[in-house]
Amino acid sequence: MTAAPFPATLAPVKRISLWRRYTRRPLGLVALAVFAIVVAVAVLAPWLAPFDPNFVDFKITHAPPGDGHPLGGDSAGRDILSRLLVGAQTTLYGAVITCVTSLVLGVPAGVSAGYFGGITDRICSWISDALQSVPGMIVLLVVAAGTGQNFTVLMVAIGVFLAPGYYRIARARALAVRKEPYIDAARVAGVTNGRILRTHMLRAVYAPIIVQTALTAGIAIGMQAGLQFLGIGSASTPSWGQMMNDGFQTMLTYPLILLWPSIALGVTIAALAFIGSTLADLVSVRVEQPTRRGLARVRQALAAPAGLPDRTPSGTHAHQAQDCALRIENLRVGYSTPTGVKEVVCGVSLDAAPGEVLGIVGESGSGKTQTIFSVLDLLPPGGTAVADGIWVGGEEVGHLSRKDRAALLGRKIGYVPQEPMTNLDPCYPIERQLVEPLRHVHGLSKADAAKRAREILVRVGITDPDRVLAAYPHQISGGMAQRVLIAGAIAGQPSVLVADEPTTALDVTVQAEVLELLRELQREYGMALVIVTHNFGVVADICDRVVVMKDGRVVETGPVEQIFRRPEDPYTAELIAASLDDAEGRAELDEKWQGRVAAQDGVR
Ligand SMILES: Nc1ncnc2c1ncn2[C@@H]1O[C@H](COP(=O)(O)OP(=O)(O)OP(=O)(O)O)[C@@H](O)[C@H]1O
Repeated sequence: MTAAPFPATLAPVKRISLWRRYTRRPLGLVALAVFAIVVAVAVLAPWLAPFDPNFVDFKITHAPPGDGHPLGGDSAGRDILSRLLVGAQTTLYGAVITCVTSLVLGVPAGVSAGYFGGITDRICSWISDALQSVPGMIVLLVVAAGTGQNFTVLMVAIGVFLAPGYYRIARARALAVRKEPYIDAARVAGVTNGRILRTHMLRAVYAPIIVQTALTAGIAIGMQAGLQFLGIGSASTPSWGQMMNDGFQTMLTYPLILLWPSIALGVTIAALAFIGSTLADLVSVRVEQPTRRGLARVRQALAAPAGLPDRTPSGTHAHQAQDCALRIENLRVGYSTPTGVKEVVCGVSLDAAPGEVLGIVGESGSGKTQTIFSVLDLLPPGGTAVADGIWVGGEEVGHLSRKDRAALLGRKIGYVPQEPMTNLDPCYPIERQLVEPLRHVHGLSKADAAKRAREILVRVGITDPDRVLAAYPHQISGGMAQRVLIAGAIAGQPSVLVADEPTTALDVTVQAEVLELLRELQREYGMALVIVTHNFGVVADICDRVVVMKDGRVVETGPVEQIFRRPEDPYTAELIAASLDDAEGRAELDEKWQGRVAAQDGVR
């Protein structure tokens, strides 16, 4: 049997690491640099501090900056700079203790609750809710009193109160991931729950947990400073909160004493907040939105004058321009990538007359959908199409505004998408999904729209339209869902109906029925029907003419019979052989089988 064509080499996929993407965010970089400086100061504080932070020199009480004390002296005559530097150590130590406590308590509990559900989930969620409803500050004061103001225990207690933040994130991610087929596959393969939790589940939660850690560290530093401001903590260990307390007493007379620790605290918390929000952007938004400059660059590259070997247009027209329901001339589609412009449709021309069924066929990635999406003006963000012309129902639509292009959908062009189930909203019954466009696109009254919806459902072969109208998408079969989508697409009696892989998600008997239905409707309404498919079997069933595409170009085009009997391009021949039950393939198999039987006979 002839193998399906497959590219000999694939371009390596370029993955950009989180770190590299982070370094492209200037604000995030500045925040990281500031935080790195705070960490370096905390680590090197014993060597950087010019004085013992607790050494009292009454001469510098309330002293302004200068005279060997760059930030002056505090109310007790201690060097402010030395206390600020050593205070950074206390602050970061406290933040680390809090984050580690929250992580250790929140993440395993959240992942287990999301993965196992049931009683584990109920118990963990109850504890998390209870922690959130307890007034934290009061409990912290009680803990401080009961532990002789032990700083480490206090920071652990703060960590316990912040653990629900981690718990909720980890549980939500685990709940989303536990139903994924790869988790079932791991279970079926005998992988233990412990290993699934350690590998798949933790992997799924790590990105939001990093973000949460940056934010939790900021919150922990703020809470710690608040407690120290209230006088909690050892008096002999300098801290920013204590310094603020000291400065607060003399705020009106010596404001600088309050200013320095406030700046240190504010800058550190702001740096952590910016680091957290930059990370949040990077882990949640993976698709970069195209910039105007990027789009202009793609447009310019696509419109560059022809002449290069790969810039010659491909495809031909079978009809006069005025006889076409759909006509595309020299269509190019491109995307901006880090390595330059990627052209995915390269100068495609094709057409379809009213009453004709045109098949666009090709392997996955050959550019069929991009061609059709260019006609429908539904290219994803970043996709840019340029063409010498796109005509629908005799009207040149390529130069219309986006709004006017959108107005063609449902009126001049109908579209039947690939996956019937995912193209119906699970939240609404079928009736609402059919009636809404009839009312808002075609201006029918509610009663007329309901009547028309019922009529078209009957027309597409649904025998119990009232039940289907009242049903939600999950209550009907895939074949029925496809009929509903076809009903929606033909409701406006368009001149062109585009069906993108209309049978791929359906079983064989339903496939034949759907193709037959499309053919009937196409004849009845006199539409041009464009079927996008990778399967020559579908082409043989229903199409009059076929356009064969490969790597964004038209390889061959012509009447179906001619293409089947005498494919000019070897790629077309390969596609036909891969799609159909070819005699050569079976002969090969028979030969192999006979060889095996003969070998077995010899052994006996
Ligand atoms: N958003 C995008 N960004 C960059 N390249 C894209 C994007 N969407 C599609 N492509 C590329 O465009 C090429 C053509 O894709 P297209 O979806 O048209 O293929 P297709 O022939 O319809 O195959 P399939 O039936 O598998 O969808 C592919 O190489 C694909 O990787």
